[in-house]
Amino acid sequence: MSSPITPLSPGCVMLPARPEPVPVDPKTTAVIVIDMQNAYASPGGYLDLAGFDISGAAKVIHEIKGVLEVARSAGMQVIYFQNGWDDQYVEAGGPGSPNWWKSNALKTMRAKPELQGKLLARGQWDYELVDELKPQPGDIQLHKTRYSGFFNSQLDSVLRARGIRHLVFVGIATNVCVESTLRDGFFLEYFGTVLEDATHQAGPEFVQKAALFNIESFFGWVSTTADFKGTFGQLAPRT
Ligand SMILES: C/C(=C/NC(N)=O)C(=O)O
Repeated sequence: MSSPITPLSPGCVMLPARPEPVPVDPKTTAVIVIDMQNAYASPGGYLDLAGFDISGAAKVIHEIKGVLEVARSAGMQVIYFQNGWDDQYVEAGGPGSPNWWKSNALKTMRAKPELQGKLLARGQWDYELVDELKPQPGDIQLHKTRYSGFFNSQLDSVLRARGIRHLVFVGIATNVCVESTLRDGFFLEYFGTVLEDATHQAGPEFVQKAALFNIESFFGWVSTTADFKGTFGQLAPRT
């Protein structure tokens, strides 16, 4: 499969993607699992309580599980993010922070004071990763307090220390934290590919399409779980 993109290393294989196949070396690639917490993927979690449709989340969980099994066996680093704040919401910022005004979790808790302290707070069920996607030995877990996984986090140094140049994104939400992290990665010279059917939007269906259009047109590449598993499922880990 030919592509106009020059492989960065001899270990690259071509992952079918839009707008063109993208060369990926499993040794220098991480799968970034964005915020697969009860808050975003479980009934009764923050997005659900805030009125967002999360009916597609169960399928996304299933798809991510399959992707991570293949990624680990191909020797890729798996990195899990969890989004949220301390239980006093100091990290969320007060009224001097745009986050305080724009975060739908904080707005929902202000509208429903009985939820105060429950949404996206470390130590609460809402903050926990869903049961089906618990990290395995060798996976890395990182925390973030804003939509981008690069902002005020250890992500960049974790990646640079391992020589990782390519990021494969799965998780929720495509149009918020997935896109924010992929965009920031682009500015830091990381190649970013999103597996579209292993992501889900926060909002109407058109925002999924818009986020994928933006990524494919301006910031990275869009592939599928079938193509990812077809490409990397056969690879034995290299030493
Ligand atoms: C809406 C939202 C999205 N988060 C994410 N993980 O994409 C939020 O955190 O409020």
